[in-house]
Amino acid sequence: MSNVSSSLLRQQAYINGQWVSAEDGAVFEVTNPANGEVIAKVSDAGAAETKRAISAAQQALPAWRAQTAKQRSQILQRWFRLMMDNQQALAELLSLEQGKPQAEAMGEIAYGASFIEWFAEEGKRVYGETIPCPLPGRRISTIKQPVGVVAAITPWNFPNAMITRKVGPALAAGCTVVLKPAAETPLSALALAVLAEEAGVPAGVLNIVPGLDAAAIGGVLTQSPVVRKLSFTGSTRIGKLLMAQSAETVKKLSLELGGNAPFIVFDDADLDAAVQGALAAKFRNSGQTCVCANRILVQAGVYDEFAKRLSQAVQALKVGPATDPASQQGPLINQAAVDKAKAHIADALSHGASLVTGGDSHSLGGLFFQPTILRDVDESMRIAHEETFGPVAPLIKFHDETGAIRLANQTESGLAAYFYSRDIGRIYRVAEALESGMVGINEGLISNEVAPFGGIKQSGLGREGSRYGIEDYLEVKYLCFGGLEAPGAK
Ligand SMILES: NC(=O)c1ccc[n+]([C@@H]2O[C@H](COP(=O)([O-])OP(=O)(O)OC[C@H]3O[C@@H](n4cnc5c(N)ncnc54)[C@H](O)[C@@H]3O)[C@@H](O)[C@H]2O)c1
Ligand SMILES: O=C[C@H](O)CS(=O)(=O)O
Repeated sequence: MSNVSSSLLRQQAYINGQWVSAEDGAVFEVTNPANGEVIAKVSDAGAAETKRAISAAQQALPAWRAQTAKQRSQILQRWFRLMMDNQQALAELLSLEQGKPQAEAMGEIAYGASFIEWFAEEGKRVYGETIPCPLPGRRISTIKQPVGVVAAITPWNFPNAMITRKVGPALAAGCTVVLKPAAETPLSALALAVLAEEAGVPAGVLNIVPGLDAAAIGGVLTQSPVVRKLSFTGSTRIGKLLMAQSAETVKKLSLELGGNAPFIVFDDADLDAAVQGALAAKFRNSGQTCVCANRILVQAGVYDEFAKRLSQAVQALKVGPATDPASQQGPLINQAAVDKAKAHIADALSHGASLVTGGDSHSLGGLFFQPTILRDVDESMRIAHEETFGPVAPLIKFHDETGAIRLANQTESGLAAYFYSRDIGRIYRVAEALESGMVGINEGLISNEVAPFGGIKQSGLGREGSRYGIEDYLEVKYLCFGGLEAPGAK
């Protein structure tokens, strides 16, 4: 086991303001994907610990929701500052457990912290309204109140930001939270709790139950009538399962699910800009983001030139561990991820695609993979329909705008889409025709705290970040004031 010397390292569950071991003493190993070394042994929370966490969140709710929005905001602002003061330490933990290169890990911490900063302010602008009443002697108004106890389940690919994108609005709204982080990356979540406690988040407001048995923890969270909302980020498959499990207790749902983003390069595009955009949209986090370009559609007139320039740029990407500051492509998260990338490549090649660069595990061995480009990809291949979630860029040729839109929308997903064009008429037509929740236009990096993040179709429900993100943690209550006529007025 490698020595992780971080003051933010915790290896127990965090329940009701206490660091607690699993009742049966069980632990699970967290490994560094860059070398397979065990970096921590974390308490393996299960159903019993989850029930305790729900109870703690329920008990903490009245006092937390009774605080003013400004009081909660001041605590969140302290948490934000602590995250940024500890950016390096948080990034190092994140890179250790997820493999993200240093620069990207530092970026994720700033991105994650921005949601705490943003919702510290948004919480103070939760407004009600008065509504002109159609009947005399009455007045109508609305107020907004916190949903209550929230369950949050998050993925391994952004172990910090996917948590703060939920916990930020939840706490700002006056809710309390039980969080199950991914078992691959619990350390970032537990480190956030260390700083939350230091910022003044009261015991029971934020509870973290790391565990290998996700189904057991999720089962307790979804079946509990105390939990009034589930916020999930992860695969569409699991999202559907949790949606069904939540039906019995009619929970509010926020679902941030799988993607299959098209990245379209038209004949009139700035090709150098499109290449840089494709690098960002495809290879960020080694292709392991939900908004990664999963299919690169290139118009026939620029197909060969774009392929050549993208290949030159991809071959310059440095693959390596986060311990090397120059690394730009880290390891994939596990062997299953490597196997899926290889399967998509093999399937494409067997159906007529050809390899431009990469195509196999990297010479560094283990979970490192060569950034890969395939050309002459078509709709008969798995990679055109399935989310690869790895550093493989399939180039698909199209001939006209109608064809590009048809190909782009030919998926059950609808999270992100990107296209490059300098024709304003085309930009409006294509942006409005694409079936996705978010569209990058001449831009490959679209995620930030102020914009509504989320998808349509089977990519999810609701939006995170932006002025919309806090609404999912609030209930609107309608107040009707009667009997206001003057005496004798009836
Ligand atoms: N839309 C977004 O914002 C977004 C962000 C990141 C990842 N994702 C998607 O997530 C997927 C990759 O992440 P992943 O492999 O961690 O996804 P995943 O669905 O396998 O796991 C996500 C979380 O759900 C938990 N989980 C798994 N089975 C469960 C069950 N039966 N009950 C309760 N919880 C369960 C996991 O432990 C993890 O914490 C990709 O499809 C990616 O597109 C989407
Ligand atoms: O994987 C999906 C995350 O939402 C990534 S990001 O928000 O685009 O950075």
